[in-house]
Amino acid sequence: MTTSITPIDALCVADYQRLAKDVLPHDIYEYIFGGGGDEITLKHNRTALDAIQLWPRVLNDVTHGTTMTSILGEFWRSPIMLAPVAFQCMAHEEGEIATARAASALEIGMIVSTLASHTVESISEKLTSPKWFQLYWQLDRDFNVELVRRAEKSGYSALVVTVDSAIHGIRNRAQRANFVLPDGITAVNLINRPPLPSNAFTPDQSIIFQGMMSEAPTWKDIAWLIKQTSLPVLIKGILHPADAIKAKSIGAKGVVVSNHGGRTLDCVPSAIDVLPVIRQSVGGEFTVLMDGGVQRGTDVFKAVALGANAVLIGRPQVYALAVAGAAGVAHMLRILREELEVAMSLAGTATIEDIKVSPAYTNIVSSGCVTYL
Ligand SMILES: Cc1cc2nc3c(=O)[nH]c(=O)nc-3n(C[C@H](O)[C@H](O)[C@H](O)COP(=O)(O)O)c2cc1C
Ligand SMILES: CC(C)CC(=O)C(=O)O
Repeated sequence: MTTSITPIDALCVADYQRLAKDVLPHDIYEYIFGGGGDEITLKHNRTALDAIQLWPRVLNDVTHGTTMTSILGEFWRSPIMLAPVAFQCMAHEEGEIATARAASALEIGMIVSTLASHTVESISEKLTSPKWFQLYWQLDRDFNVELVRRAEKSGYSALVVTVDSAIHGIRNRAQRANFVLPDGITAVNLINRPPLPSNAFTPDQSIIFQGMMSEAPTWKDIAWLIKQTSLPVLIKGILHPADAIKAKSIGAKGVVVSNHGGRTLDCVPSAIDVLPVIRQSVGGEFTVLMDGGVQRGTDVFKAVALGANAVLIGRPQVYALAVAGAAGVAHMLRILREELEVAMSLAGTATIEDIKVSPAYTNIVSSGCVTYL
C-alpha cells in the first residue's frame, strides 16, 4: 500500500488524507474517516476550530523560542502526542511498529491502543519517546490488571483509560462500505482474554442495555483500577466539567477532553468548545489533553491557548502511515511541529507557557471565537 511520496505531494496534514483516500481500500478508508450518526460532531470538530481567531502580538523577541513542554513530569519536544488508534496494520503492513519508529525519530509521544495489531511489548521496544498505554476496560477485572502489568513491565509511563465508547456509535458510513476487519488483523493483546459469558436475552430485554452495556465500566471500576497501579491514570473521553471534577476526585492525574473524533455519540460538542470550561473546572495544575480535528499547528496553538497542556492526533497518523509508512508519520509530525513554530513566532509567543488568553480580555473571549494573546 505504501507509495513513494515527495514533500510536494504532502505539504500539510490534510494532504495526507487526500493521498490516503487513493491508497487505502474504500471500506478501510471509510471506517477510519467516518464518524457517528450523521457526523454532525465530526464536522463540528473542524468548524469549531476554524471559528477561533488568533490575535497576534508583534515585535516580540522569539529568538529563544521553543515548543518544549513538560507533561506529568516527562519532557515533551512539543505539546503533541499520537492518539491511541486501533488496528494500524489495516493501514500499513508494519502498523504500530512503523508509527512507533516515527514517533521516536520526532521525539513525539505515542499512546498505544489496547486494540493495537502488535503487542504492547514489541511496540514499546521501538518507542523511545513518551509511551503511554490506552486501556479499553475488559469485563474480567483481573485481565485489566494483567494488561496494566504488561504495560508497566515494558516501560509505559502512563495509563489512559477510554470511557466514551463502551459500545460503538452508529457507524453508518462504515456499514455502507461493508467494512469488516481484514483477515489476519487481530487484537493481539487480547488473545488470552478469558471468554465472555454468553448472554441469552428474553424478548423484553435490550441487546444494548442488558447486553453490551452490561460489560461497560462505571466510576467504581475506574476508581478501583487507579488503585491497582502506580502509573498516573488519565481518563479519555471527558466532555462535561462535572465528569472532569469527578475524574480528579477519584485520583486520576489527568483527562483527555475528547469526543473520540466524532465516532461515538453524535451531536455532542466539539472538544475545543468545552475545553476552556473543563480547564476552569479542574484548575490550572491538573493535566488536560484534548483531541478531535487537530490538523494544523494553529489548531495546536488554539487548544493550548484555551487550556490544553497538549493535543492528541488521531486520523492524520493513520493517513500518513497508509501513504508512506514510518516516513509518512514522521513527515506529518514534522509538518505539525513546524507549523506550530510558525504560529508561535508570528503570534509573538516564544514558549508554550506564553500561549494563553490574556486575563484582560477574557470577558470578550467568552464569546468563544476569539483568542487574545
Ligand atoms: C481508526 C480509529 C481508531 C481508533 N481507535 C481508538 C482506540 O483504540 N482507543 C481510543 O481510545 N481511541 C481510539 N480512537 C479515537 C482517537 O484516539 C482520537 O480520540 C480521535 O481520533 C481524535 O480525533 P481526530 O481523528 O480528529 O484527531 C480511534 C480513532 C480512529 C479514527
Ligand atoms: C475497534 C474500535 C473500538 C476502535 C475505536 O476506538 C474506533 O474505531 O473508534
